[in-house]
Amino acid sequence: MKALSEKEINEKLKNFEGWDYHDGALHTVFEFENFKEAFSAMTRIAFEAERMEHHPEWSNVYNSLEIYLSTHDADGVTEKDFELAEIIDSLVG
Ligand SMILES: C[C@H](O)[C@H](O)[C@H]1CNC2=NC(N)=NC(=O)C2=N1
Repeated sequence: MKALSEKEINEKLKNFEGWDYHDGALHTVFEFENFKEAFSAMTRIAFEAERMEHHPEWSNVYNSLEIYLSTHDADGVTEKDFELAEIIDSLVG
């Protein structure tokens, strides 16, 4: 899959509330009520990521979850990252 240009990425990001383009990846931070809610969301995301064979780079501290999405194979952001971002929003929101 082909990496999108920065212009294409910023254009598509207009449809994604709370996501930005940072360090060559789609990036967001979610704050949950507590650790249990955060980890529960991570579990739901993990199953979808596995199904897609597309995996987030993420870090969790207590109730916060920071996510970076990029496509290593393409050395950038692809449609697949936007696809996963959309799924993550639907699972968290
Ligand atoms: C063979 C396998 O599908 C690839 O290694 C997948 C696995 N998960 C992946 N996840 C992400 N985020 N980027 C990739 O390029 C990627 N490649």
